[in-house]
This record gives sequence, structure tokens and C-alpha cells, in this order.
Amino acid sequence: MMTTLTAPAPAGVDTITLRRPDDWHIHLRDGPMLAAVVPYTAAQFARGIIMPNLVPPVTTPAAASAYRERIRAALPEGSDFQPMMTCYLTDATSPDEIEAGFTQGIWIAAKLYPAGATTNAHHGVTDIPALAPVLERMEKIGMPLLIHGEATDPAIDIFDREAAFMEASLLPLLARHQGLKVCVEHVTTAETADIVRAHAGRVAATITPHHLMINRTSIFQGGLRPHLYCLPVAKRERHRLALRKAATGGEACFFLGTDTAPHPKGAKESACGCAGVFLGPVALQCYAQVFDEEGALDRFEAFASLNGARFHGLEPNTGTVTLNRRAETAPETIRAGEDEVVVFRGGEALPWSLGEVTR
Ligand SMILES: NC(=O)N[C@@H](CC(=O)O)C(=O)O
Ligand SMILES: [Zn+2]
Ligand SMILES: [Zn+2]
Repeated sequence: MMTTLTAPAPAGVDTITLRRPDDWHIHLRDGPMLAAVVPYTAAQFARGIIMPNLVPPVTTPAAASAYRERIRAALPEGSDFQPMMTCYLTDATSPDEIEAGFTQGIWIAAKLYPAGATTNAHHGVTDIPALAPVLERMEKIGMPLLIHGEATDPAIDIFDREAAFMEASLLPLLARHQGLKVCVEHVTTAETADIVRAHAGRVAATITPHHLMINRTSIFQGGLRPHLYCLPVAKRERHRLALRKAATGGEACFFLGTDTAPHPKGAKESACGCAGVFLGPVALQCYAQVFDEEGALDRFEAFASLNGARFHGLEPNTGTVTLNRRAETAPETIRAGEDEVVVFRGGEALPWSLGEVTR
């Protein structure tokens, strides 16, 4: 069993009620996997930004609209979860198509994967400066760019790839497109958090539960732990501590994005295991634990339910969700068709549990 890296704060409040939160970074996949995982996200969040890295990727308004229908069809009876779609940028993306999908209300943002940077990113962008016409159009229409920020040169040390991307690609991009809204996804370093702060207002970042709870040593705790492997890979302890400060410090440029990324158990427990951590059933419980440990439960709502909506120009949700300080053990795995998916922190007693949700 994994141990937490920070001791829990002394018991204070035992229940917390927030406006219903949104998850600004979700992988729902498709088919039987979609059907298996979407109920968990829909039970926790009112809205979610759905990542477009399907096979093949979601690159057109028609594909995004069809995918949104499949997600809606897979929702449990009576669910009001709203999937918010994104466009997967490629070298061939056209400014007109980007704008068409945005003005028709099909997608709310575009996702930049440097080609090959992560799971299903091989159709991603090979030349970011060449994307200028697309980015200029996005800037003009106020459409945010979401970035997986890792350099792809295989010679760069994997723990340095985020830093390398920020210096070589993100900062020049921000300088070239000074009005473009950018969300740096799943930040993992103290330095990236500082870059985000320095551009706060038009630049924001999502922070995952796992990057707040594990460091790179956790991946090797007692042996190799493939279910803690994701991209960007977890970094040193000092980065985890900096991310906890960023998430819990009340700054509007940081918000919730779980990066829940289900993979079949066998694909992770393999000689070449794939990247991604599945958090569907435990996301809010993990975040609540972190905010509690940091003595910052009073700032949880801003991170979970307000900052992201403000960045995207949306109203916060009207309902509420309650979390209780009552230990509950999440399932170790869930079934997805023929497969099983291992749950982050599954099988462990988590100190916070999900309570009532109102609309
Ligand atoms: N985070 C991950 O390790 N994996 C994600 C892709 C991504 O968000 O980079 C996935 O789709 O599996
Ligand atoms: Zn990513
Ligand atoms: Zn992701």
C-alpha cells in the first residue's frame, strides 16, 4: 500500500460543501471503456473538458459532435453531466475549421499535443511556429489553447521535458501570441507554476490529484509501480510541494483537472506499460485530502468550482457537492467490458468521502 507523503492536519471541519465542481481535463475514451468510466466522472462533476486523443483523434467539428453524442448516450439515466469538447490540433488544422467548431458551440478549446509527446499524440503538431495562423484565429475569437507541455526530443531526459518545453516552446509562443488564452495542462514543476503565475490573467494551469500526492520516488516505492506512471511523469518532492502551494494558495490561475486516463490493467502491467492514471471514482476525495492536509479547505471551492469556469468565461455551477471526513475505501479496480482498470488509491481507506450532490 502507498503511504501519503504528508501527515494529515489535526481534525478541523468534518464536512465541506462546495458549489458543484468541474473537471477541466478528462479522458473518457470510447466504446466499452467510455461506458465504464463516464458514470464516475458524472457523479463527481457537473461539467468536464473531454480530451480529443482518441484513435483516430477528434480533429473536426463533425467528429467532436458525434463523440459528444456518444458520451451523452453513455451517461447514467438522469445525469446532467455536460461534456465540453476540444479539437485535436494537427499540422493540417485549418483556422476556418477551428472557428467553425467554436462558433457552432461544438468545442470550447483546442488541444496542442507536441507530436509523440504522450498517449495517442502521434498525430500531434510537429512544428509549433507553423501553427501561427490557427493560433492567431483562436486569439481573435477568444478560444483557449490547452497544451501538453513536454519536449519530444528523445535525447532530453524525461524528467526535464516539461522544463525544456516551457523554455523552448511555451515562452516564445506566449510572446508571439500575446492575446491568446493558454491553459498549461497537468503542470508538474515549480518552475512551470511560476511561468503560469507570471502570465496570470490569460495563462492558467490544471493540476492533477496524483501530482499533488506522489513524487517520482513513489513510482519506485518497493518496486516498479506502473499504475503511478503518467505523463508528464511525477517529479522530485520539491515540485510536489510547490504544486500543493499553487493548488491550495487561492490563486485564480490554478484549477482542477484530474487527467483521469483509464487504460486496461494489462496495458499498464506490461514490459512497455502505457502512461495514464485512472482517478474517476476518487478525484474529489483525493483533492479534499490535499486541501485538508494543507489547512486550506476554505480555498478548495475556488480551485474546484470557480477558477476554471472564470478562465473559460462560463458561469459557475448552481448546485453543490458535499464531502465528509469519513473514511471510505474505493474499489481497487473497475470493470470495462473485457478489461479491468486499476483505480488510483483503490483499496485504500481515503479519509474523505463523497456525500450529497444537489443540482
Ligand atoms: N497523462 C497521461 O499519462 N496519459 C494521457 C494523455 C495525457 O494527458 O498526456 C492518456 O490519454 O492516457
Ligand atoms: Zn497530457
Ligand atoms: Zn490528459
